[in-house]
Amino acid sequence: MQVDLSNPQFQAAVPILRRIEDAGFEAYFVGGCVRDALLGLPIHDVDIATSAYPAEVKGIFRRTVDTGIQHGTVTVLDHGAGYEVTTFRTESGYQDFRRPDSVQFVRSLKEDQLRRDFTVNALAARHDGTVIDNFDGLTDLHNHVLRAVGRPDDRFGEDALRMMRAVRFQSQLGFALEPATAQGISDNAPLLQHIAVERIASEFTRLLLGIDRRAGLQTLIDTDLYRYCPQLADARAALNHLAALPDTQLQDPAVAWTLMVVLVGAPVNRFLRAWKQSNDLIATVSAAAAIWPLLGDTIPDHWALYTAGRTGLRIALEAYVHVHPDFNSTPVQAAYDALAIHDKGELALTGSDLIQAGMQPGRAMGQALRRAEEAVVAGSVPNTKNALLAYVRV
Ligand SMILES: Nc1ccn([C@@H]2O[C@H](COP(=O)(O)OP(=O)(O)OP(=O)(O)O)[C@@H](O)[C@H]2O)c(=O)n1
Repeated sequence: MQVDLSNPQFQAAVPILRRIEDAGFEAYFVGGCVRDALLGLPIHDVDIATSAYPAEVKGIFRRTVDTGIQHGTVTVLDHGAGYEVTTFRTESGYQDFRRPDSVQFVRSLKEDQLRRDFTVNALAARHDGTVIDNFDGLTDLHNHVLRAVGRPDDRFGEDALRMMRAVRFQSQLGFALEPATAQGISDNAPLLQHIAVERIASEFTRLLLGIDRRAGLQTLIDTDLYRYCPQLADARAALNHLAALPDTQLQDPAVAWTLMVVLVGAPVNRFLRAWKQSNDLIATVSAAAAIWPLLGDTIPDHWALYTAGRTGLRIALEAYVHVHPDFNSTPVQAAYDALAIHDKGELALTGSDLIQAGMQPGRAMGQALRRAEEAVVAGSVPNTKNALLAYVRV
């Protein structure tokens, strides 16, 4: 079997493989790039694995950087690009359920493929595109099946994050989970407690944005893996609800997290802080979740639309139609667009205007500005300095 390496990213990296081979070692493209190329999907980055030890890789190339040398990875710099070249290694015998701090390097490709998580991720390709498939990954790729390499208990015991990767790949690739692999997740789910929240969150977000979110969520529920995700231990009903929504693909993490927060019914801040999400995402989801309960009845009042802001409202509306497919968002959007101002900075009256008019800085001034803002948003006073000065009676 051949993989098509005509993609420019592969083409640029082929000389790296050849240089390593010319020095008497083996070198292959491995991991997601081979899987995705065989599936006809876009390639994000190419990973290279080799029988050469890190010091040997450094001896072959003029310019290298030690990016993760304790894990066997050396970055080779070539024509302005960097290529991660990782020595074949094994990972067995580690007891902390996370990726090991030190690894054992080996010379055999097959041993390196054996320590990889899923058969479709354990394919290797030579510089001419010949695929080396020691664990029937090609059959699984063809049948769209995600199967652990070897014993699932071993793979999940070495790195418990792989259970989240399984549900993420299920959703991202639209693959079915092979039954023994699913059983392995059920049996090992509590090990997820050893994994850093950020890494769980990254896989979970990718699950939510995948083409088959429902399948990924269903496995998360059926295997009890959700119990070990932050804030989700008691959220089975909410996850069932999410899994039952129409399966249109979500494009935006903020939309996905808004759905999570409103369905789980948790305070946005506590929920998203526990998931270690960024302040930007928390602000957007807070705005979207705040306006969510008002979207159902009549058009929300001016102030509610204004405080949701353009982004908050867009995210809320995008999320809302996933739960209420018949909802017509046009009137709400039109009401927002008709507001006299949309952002804090657009108010024609400022603190300095008030000082010039003789007001002292302080609480009363803050209240005056707030009253002016509310009046403009409500449409009762024009957004001009004079009208607003008169309104606040300075
Ligand atoms: N916990 C992990 C992470 C990675 N891998 C192996 O390392 C490869 C590269 O990992 P990564 O870049 O994280 O993921 P990809 O499979 O390349 O997928 P994607 O780029 O879509 O994340 C994987 O294919 C797999 O062979 C693994 O066995 N266990």
